[in-house]
Amino acid sequence: MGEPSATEPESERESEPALRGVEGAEDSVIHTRALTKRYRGGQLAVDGLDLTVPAGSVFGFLGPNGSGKTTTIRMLMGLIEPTSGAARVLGRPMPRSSRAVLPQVGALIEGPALYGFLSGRQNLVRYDAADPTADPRTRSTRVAAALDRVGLAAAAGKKAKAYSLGMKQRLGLASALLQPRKLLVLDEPTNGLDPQGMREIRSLIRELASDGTTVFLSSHLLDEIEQVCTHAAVMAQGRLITQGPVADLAAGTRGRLVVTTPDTAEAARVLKEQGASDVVIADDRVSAEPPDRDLADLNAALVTAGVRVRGFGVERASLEDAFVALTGEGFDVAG
Ligand SMILES: Nc1ncnc2c1ncn2[C@@H]1O[C@H](COP(=O)(O)OP(=O)(O)OP(=O)(O)O)[C@@H](O)[C@H]1O
Repeated sequence: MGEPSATEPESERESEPALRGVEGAEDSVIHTRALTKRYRGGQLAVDGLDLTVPAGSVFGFLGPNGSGKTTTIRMLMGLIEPTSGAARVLGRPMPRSSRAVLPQVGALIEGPALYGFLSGRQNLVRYDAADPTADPRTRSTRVAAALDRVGLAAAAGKKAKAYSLGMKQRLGLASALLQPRKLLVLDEPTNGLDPQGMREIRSLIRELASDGTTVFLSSHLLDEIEQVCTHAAVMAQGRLITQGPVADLAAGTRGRLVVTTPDTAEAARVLKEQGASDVVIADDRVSAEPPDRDLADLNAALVTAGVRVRGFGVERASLEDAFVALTGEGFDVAG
């Protein structure tokens, strides 16, 4: 006795003043308030994080290597204690409610631990057998369903050491799907995969999300977040830069101005004169960061200077443009 019970005692809510009355705290799957982690060596890895992950979203947790993503995920999963602040997962405080929360969460953190000498199927059976909440009577059915779900049914009898990296990653995902989950937490799920493997995992994530499961995935790849996620949060140096629906994040930023013309050198000169920056010529296109003024004036200036304008427009801003605009830094994709 004395163990935390599966039903949340009312006192848990009352003792969490940091999250009471906070907008979004009730219907969000993950909610943190001033979540902070300082490692023993003094490194401030996560600094006052306020994160809200809406139910049903595919939420991208984006940031360059070392920005604090894994540290945050480890706090959310109750693997490490925050230095200060609070976190709720599925409405319950972590790490205190780990025993009630974690069975409802499928997690793939820092790559799957696989036994190479066992087949894919045997690996899942072994993994499931180590889970005290898993029903052994339904084990083989659940293992078969999970293998099928990730497209490994045909390769289920093969030894895991013969799997490609993409297949290993899919097997890891299958292990997170052995039981019905309300939330999937995936730390860099496509890390180390070739483009084909990445495509497979991404389409699998979309599929998993389509039945309403909330998916929280970290990535240092901007285009991955844009392709897969409905919502995102952007981290840099342990701090939250922005969060919200992916479409809104990019929409708040102006995209690059692109002029198509045979007179590229003259067009570049005029654009600079008009206050545009970062002017780049490539073939018959001149692109630039537009100045903060009416673009019709720029077009008029080009025409007045005799530049033959074939095309004039602003490209849709990407999440990368938003990141650069928000931080004033490039996004170090290579990490
Ligand atoms: N156990 C630890 N002890 C001390 N410092 C740590 C520890 N783990 C991470 N750090 C430091 O905390 C910072 C954040 O690391 P974290 O792994 O959370 O970032 P990340 O965004 O997940 O990056 P990556 O994608 O490289 O894992 C880094 O500066 C890292 O060096």
